[in-house]
Amino acid sequence: MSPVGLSCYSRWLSRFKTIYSQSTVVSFSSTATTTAPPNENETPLSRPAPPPIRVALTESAGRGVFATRRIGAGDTIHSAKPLVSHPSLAAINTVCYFCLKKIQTFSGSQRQGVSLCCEKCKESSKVFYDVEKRADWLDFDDYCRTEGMKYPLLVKRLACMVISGAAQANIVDILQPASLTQEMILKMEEGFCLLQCAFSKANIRKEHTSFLTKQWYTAVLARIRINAFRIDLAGGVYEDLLSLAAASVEAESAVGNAIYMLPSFYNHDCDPNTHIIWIENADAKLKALHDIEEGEELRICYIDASLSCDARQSILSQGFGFKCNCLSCKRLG
Ligand SMILES: C[S@@+](CC[C@H](N)C(=O)[O-])C[C@H]1O[C@@H](n2cnc3c(N)ncnc32)[C@H](O)[C@@H]1O
Repeated sequence: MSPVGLSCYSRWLSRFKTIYSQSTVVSFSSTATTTAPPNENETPLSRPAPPPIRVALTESAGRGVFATRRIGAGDTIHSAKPLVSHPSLAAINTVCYFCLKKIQTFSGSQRQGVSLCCEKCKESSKVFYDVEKRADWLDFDDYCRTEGMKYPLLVKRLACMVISGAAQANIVDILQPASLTQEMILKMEEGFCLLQCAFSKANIRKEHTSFLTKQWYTAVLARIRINAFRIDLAGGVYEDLLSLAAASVEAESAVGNAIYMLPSFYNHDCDPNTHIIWIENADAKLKALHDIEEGEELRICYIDASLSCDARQSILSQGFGFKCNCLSCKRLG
């Protein structure tokens, strides 16, 4: 999913019916940065306020995210840290290997060719790097580079996190998977073999890699295919949401890819009421583009909304496997 184009700024209020009785309980590491009334059993300083949203079933797009109170235009609805992120191979020398922040004049720390922007990222990266650095990734990275594949890098990082005990092997199971054809599964086989081979040559103990089956690899990739975000950093300080959105569209600053928990439940709309942005690093911010009423579904745009309806339908169908049911598409056709 990538940030929305500028044509999405026309206003509409979605009329999706919230099915209140079928809320899905999802745990996620997101925080709201807008003010919300504190829970009466908590002191205001004890925890960040929960975001003003919940995940529930929509009428025809599976689960979706709904506002639990009115949200003002321009408000940050919540922020979200990635479950897993990875720089694109082209950006590996210019961004932090952990948070994907751009490194202009290098002042952090460097380990075997990868750069980390600060001590905190150096510490945090141990959850995958202590395992990763034990193996030789030349063949695996070459495969990703020559095939133009970015998602296997996320699987590799997740596998390292599982081996180190920092993540559960089933951490992304809750996300919706893409349906894969036999041809797609066959194409994934080479990546799986290279990943398995790298760990086995590094003498990682078998009991630590028992989760790493072909089924696990394809199931994770099937989820990443639908739920991964391409990260374009807007950078800088912007006075309003429009200039910030313009910066993220124009910057051509894709630095990598990431998967998140809560942002993955946002459905697509060609004329969305919510925008996902990255300012400095892979921490995402979800912002309201318009005033949003309590109970309204929050939707982001997965693609360039300025494309024609036919082009949008074709990308959404081929890339994401669904026919868009948003109001703009329904109106046109
Ligand atoms: C990133 S997931 C969004 C959350 C998903 N609804 C769920 O239950 O986990 C993307 C999937 O949601 C559904 N979806 C999202 N936007 C849609 C839309 N505008 N029209 C129809 N289906 C949509 C499609 O099945 C799509 O593959």
